[in-house]
Amino acid sequence: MSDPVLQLDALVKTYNEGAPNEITVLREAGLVVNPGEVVAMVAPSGSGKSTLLHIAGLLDAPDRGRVAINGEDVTGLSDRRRTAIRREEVGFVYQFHHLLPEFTAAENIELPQYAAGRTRTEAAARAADLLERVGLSDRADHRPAELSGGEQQRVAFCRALANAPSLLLADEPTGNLDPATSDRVFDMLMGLVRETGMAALIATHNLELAARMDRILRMDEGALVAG
Ligand SMILES: Nc1ncnc2c1ncn2[C@@H]1O[C@H](COP(=O)(O)OP(=O)(O)OP(=O)(O)O)[C@@H](O)[C@H]1O
Repeated sequence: MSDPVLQLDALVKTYNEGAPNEITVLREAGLVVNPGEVVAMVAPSGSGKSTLLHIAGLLDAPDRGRVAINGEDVTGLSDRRRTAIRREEVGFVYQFHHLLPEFTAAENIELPQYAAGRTRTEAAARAADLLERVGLSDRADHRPAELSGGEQQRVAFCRALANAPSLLLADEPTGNLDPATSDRVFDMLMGLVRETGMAALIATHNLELAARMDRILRMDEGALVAG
């Protein structure tokens, strides 16, 4: 059996500890995502989805608990090693695309690849391939402001996949789009995830989209339960 791509054990996270506005967001939250699995995380606003995704993606650390990516426990690792794992193994998609406005669609997909050591030629070829897969070859030289919301989000998916991560983390990836565009963009995301065989954890308020994933988890008082 191969290791889970993502394993979270008994995560606890409290903000503003000791202050009057202290809030414990995660209480012994745990989950396992296996290779090729697409898991939906459904929970109301403010229940801790983004906090959990940030911890899973090594952007934040829990107060207690364990995070393992592809079987490697990241808890005691140096910042440098954690950054390397994040860069190589994790792709993020957010509700708002966060593309760099001064760069073209292709450049936005090329930039993260330089950090991973790819040459300009390799990065450009990969960007062109990804843009073709989401039907945006003819928009490669456009800046984000020259693209529609759905197109921007498709570019953001390509950027997340630029370094061929084993884990995709998405926070309301279509939450900013109208329902028809959201459906189309979501299909594209699922197609890419299935094709590459990566694992994905996708937070969404949209129950119809969640129902199309392999499994649904709900956040219940800071823990994750099968939905
Ligand atoms: N850095 C922080 N400092 C203090 N409180 C925070 C911080 N980040 C989040 N919180 C609080 O923790 C709770 C959970 O926030 P989080 O963003 O994880 O929720 P969410 O489920 O992703 O919400 P949404 O669906 O609205 O994005 C909220 O009450 C929020 O105000």
